[in-house]
Amino acid sequence: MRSKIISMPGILVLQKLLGGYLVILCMKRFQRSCVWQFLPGMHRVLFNPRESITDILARAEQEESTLTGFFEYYNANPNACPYTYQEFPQYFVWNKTQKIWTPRVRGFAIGRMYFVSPNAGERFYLRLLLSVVKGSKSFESSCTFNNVVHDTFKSACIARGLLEDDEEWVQCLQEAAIMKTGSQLRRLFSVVLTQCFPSQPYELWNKFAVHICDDLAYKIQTLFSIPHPTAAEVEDYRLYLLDQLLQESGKSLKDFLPMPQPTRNWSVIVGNRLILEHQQLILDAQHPNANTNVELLNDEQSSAYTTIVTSVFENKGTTFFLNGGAGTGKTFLYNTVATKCRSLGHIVVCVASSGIASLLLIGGRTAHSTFSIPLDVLENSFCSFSKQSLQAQLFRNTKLIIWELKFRA
Ligand SMILES: Nc1ncnc2c1ncn2[C@@H]1O[C@H](COP(=O)(O)OP(=O)(O)OP(=O)(O)O)[C@@H](O)[C@H]1O
Repeated sequence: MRSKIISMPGILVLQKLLGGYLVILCMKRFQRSCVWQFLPGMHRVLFNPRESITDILARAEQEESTLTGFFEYYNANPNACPYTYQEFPQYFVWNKTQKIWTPRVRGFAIGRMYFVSPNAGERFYLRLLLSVVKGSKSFESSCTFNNVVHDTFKSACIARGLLEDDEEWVQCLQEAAIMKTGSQLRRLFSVVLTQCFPSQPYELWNKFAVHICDDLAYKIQTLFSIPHPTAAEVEDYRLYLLDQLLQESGKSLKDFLPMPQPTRNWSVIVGNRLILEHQQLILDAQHPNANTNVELLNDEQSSAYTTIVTSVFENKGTTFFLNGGAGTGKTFLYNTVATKCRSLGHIVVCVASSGIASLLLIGGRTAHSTFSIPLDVLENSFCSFSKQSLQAQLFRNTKLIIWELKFRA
């Protein structure tokens, strides 16, 4: 039911409509008491910039937060009625000056912990524990379940059955493993890690690593000229590749402990990873069946194909604008041109204005990420990459840029 504030005349009309009965719904605004939850030693400390750093640190050591104050209360009163941290403000009030919780003598407040995104890792799991563990005396006791002290807040949540199992991600990856290539699976796995928050990423990895990286031994052989890569080298390289994908979303393997880290510095061997990605596309395009689409082109596509490809091979540096109605085969043509050029060893950068459109292009990326285009483009805006950057190296080696634009009427 939607609630609405009704004016006095409105109430009189309602009263008439309801035949003289007037139902008054009393609404009371409850006070909310918001409490912080910080990881050990990570609470906020206010300081005066003129204070000495040793004083600030000494004070920070001593300072109680609402959470450590809650622990302190149960340490001092072990027989007190056990409440969760979330419930605690209903019965106790935080004295900001003395930094202690005192029993609430009047009023009513609903306890509320500040929101923490699942992306925040351990802080999210600590918050989850604090909403169920009663009368906790320390961080350690929040992590204890059935007399077992867990190393991380997350494993304590798993032991308590607070996290959903990863069955849906297992099924998703199982299905994808049947149909998708190793590199597509790696990308999917990085999306599962960054967007779906699986409770046990390492277990998922162990289950699917073989499928996710079934192409890696071949890749190492062809790209790095290592004729017989060992299992440990393959494992290390697949962790490196996954880490690179996570970094595109501003994350890394360190955010998903206990996932292992790559030990070898593959970046040195790989050199420019952007060029390396294109070398892989070149290898794919050199497959005997890669260029069969040329034969499928209709007359118009074929004429555009010949004009573009000839211009590229003759280094004419021409700009083409290809226009056509929806579904007339423009993307099909772009991919055919790109594959042809790649099959002859050239780098072709394919970009689109949106992420979804970029997925239709082989090796496609968004124009914004490829060219570092700022989101708000002003008269004096420019693409922010330096001459020495990996991007600049890539563009110096690029033969053709295909940019898919979508216009909406
Ligand atoms: N010559 C061709 N032979 C076989 N299939 C083709 C051919 N040209 C296009 N197609 C198919 O037609 C469909 C539409 O083509 P495509 O997506 O390339 O069109 P488009 O012009 O890019 O569309 P939009 O403007 O909506 O993005 C696709 O499934 C594509 O594979």
